[in-house]
Order: sequence, then structure tokens, then C-alpha cells
Amino acid sequence: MRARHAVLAEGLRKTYGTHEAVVDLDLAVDPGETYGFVGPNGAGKSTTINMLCTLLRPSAGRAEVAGHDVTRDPDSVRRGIGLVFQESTLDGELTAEENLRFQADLFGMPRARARRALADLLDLVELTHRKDSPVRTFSGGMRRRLEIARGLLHMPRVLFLDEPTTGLDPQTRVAIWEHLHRLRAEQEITIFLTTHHLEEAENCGRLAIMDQGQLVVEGTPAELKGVVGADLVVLRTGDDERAAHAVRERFGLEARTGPDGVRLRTPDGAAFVPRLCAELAVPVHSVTVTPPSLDDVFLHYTGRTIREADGPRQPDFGPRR
Ligand SMILES: Nc1ncnc2c1ncn2[C@@H]1O[C@H](COP(=O)(O)OP(=O)(O)OP(=O)(O)O)[C@@H](O)[C@H]1O
Repeated sequence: MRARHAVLAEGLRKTYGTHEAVVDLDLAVDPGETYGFVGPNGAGKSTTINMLCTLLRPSAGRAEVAGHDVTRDPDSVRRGIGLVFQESTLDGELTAEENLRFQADLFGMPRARARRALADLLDLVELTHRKDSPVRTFSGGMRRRLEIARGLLHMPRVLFLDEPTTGLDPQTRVAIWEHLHRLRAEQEITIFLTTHHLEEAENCGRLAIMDQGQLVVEGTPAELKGVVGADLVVLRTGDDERAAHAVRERFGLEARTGPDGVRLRTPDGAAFVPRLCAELAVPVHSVTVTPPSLDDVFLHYTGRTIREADGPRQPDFGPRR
């Protein structure tokens, strides 16, 4: 029988001495979901994933993964999950195929089944043409794809990915996500990942924002952004002052002029723009609509931007307001 939840945690806690790394965590992830754990460095994401993967014993509370209790039945949990860690654990001297075969042997997979699974997975992550090359000759993105394939070799029900695209360039990040979406659709597995890249979190069906060991809020990216509020609409017009005045009078919205044009906020920018252009009586040269970002959500709930919480980092979340 299939477990009702792919991942379930109740009052899960991890304490290191007096430091509470994870505090009374409750969560439930359905089979087939892509669930993201988002938060700055030190939020407790890896500690949580390690408890769920049976690599770390909880200090209190309980968790079930793929239908099995992580403390009472860790072997069954391990058989039901695949893992991709932040650091590469591939052997650079072995070829892609040898790395996978080594893993299949570890799992005691019968040869014929392993051969088929291996060929299918190399195909899925588009590495068949490089299967005989030593992994040391692979790019970062190729290695990560191979690691994902390796994590899937024994056909787990839940794939855990700790920071799946950290250290990869934005194009490679997008490519990895194309693979992840495809494999979720083709293999119907649950994906549970941690990330502190907010743009990556957009790929998840549901997100939990974590800060200082606690789950701050949970929801779909759209729900979370909806809580923060309105889209930003920026108009370039023939007469910005007149346009701003008309927006205030006609639509009752706050509108300000600035070097980039007229700025206003409204809950559904895309639906509002056609009406605005039709009724404004000022020529509109261009319109941009920017939805609230997940960074806005993080700020809303924690009082800090994720970058402030993280310390100095590269600006990789796109434009901020
Ligand atoms: N073995 C340990 N001993 C003591 N403290 C630890 C240990 N492992 C983690 N911590 C602390 O627990 C907290 C949570 O760490 P964790 O690695 O889970 O965070 P994270 O959200 O995964 O961060 P990152 O994105 O940097 O991996 C941090 O304050 C960390 O310093």
C-alpha cells in the first residue's frame, strides 16, 4: 500500500548542546509533490533533511518517510529514498556508467535490472553519449545530473536534494530543473529539496520558509507571494504627471512618478493593465508588471532579506525593490 504522506514530521527537533538547530517541526508532503525548504545559511535545512534521511537522530518528535518511521525502521526508509548531497560524492576516475554500476552493486540490484535502469537513467539526464568518459572530465552541471541519476537508480519514492544547484551557473540551474520536472512527471516521485536560492524555490509546488530552526510559513509560491500583496506596475507615458494624476483620480490607486515612469501597485497587474491603458487618456509607451518576489515574502515574515540573513552574497535573485 502506498503511504498517505511521502514525508511526515511531527514535533521534530534537533538540539546540539544548548543550540536548537530545528525546533518542533511539523510538516506533511504528499506523494508526487515538489516540496522546497527555503532559508538562509544556518536555518536548519540540512539538519532537517539529515534527520529525514536517517543520517541524524532526532532529539525529539517523530518523522515518517516513504511510509516508514525514520527512527524505528531506518533501513526501510533508506530503501525508499534517493539522496543528492551538496558535495559531489562521485568518483572522478570512474566513468559515468561505472559510477552508476558501483551504486547498483551497493544496492545489490540484479545485473539485468541494473543494466536497464542504468541505460534509462543515463538517457533521462542526457548523458548517454558520455557514459564511457571519466567523470573528472565532466562540467559541474553534468556531474549534478549524474548524481541525480545515481540517486534514482534503486527507484526511490522520495528524492532528497540538498541545495541541488548550488555552485552552478544560472543556465545550468535551469537545465537541471528541466530534468527534475521531467523525471517527476515520468517517474511520479516526490522531490524534497533545500535551497537558499529564492529563484530556485519558484520551481517547487509548495514551499516552507525556515528561519532560525523554525518553520515560519508554508504554501505555494503564489500563495506566499499573495500574502505580501500587490504587483508593481511601471508605466512610461507621454505625460507621467498627468498619467499619475489620472490613475489616482480614476482608479483610486496610489501612483508616484520617478525616473523610470509612473509606479503603482495593484493585486492583479496583468488584468489591470488593459483597462488602465484603455481608460488613461494619456499615450502609454510601455508597461511592465513585476509580481511580488519570494524575497519580499521572506522579508515580510522575518523582517530581514534572505541576503541580510545569509551575510554578503552574490546578487543572484534578480532585481529587488
Ligand atoms: N554537528 C553540529 N554541531 C553543532 N551545531 C551544528 C551542527 N550541525 C549544524 N549545527 C548548527 O545548527 C544550525 C543549523 O544548521 P544547518 O546546517 O541545518 O543549516 P542550513 O539551513 O542547512 O544551512 P546551510 O544552507 O548553510 O547548509 C546552525 O546554527 C549550525 O551551526
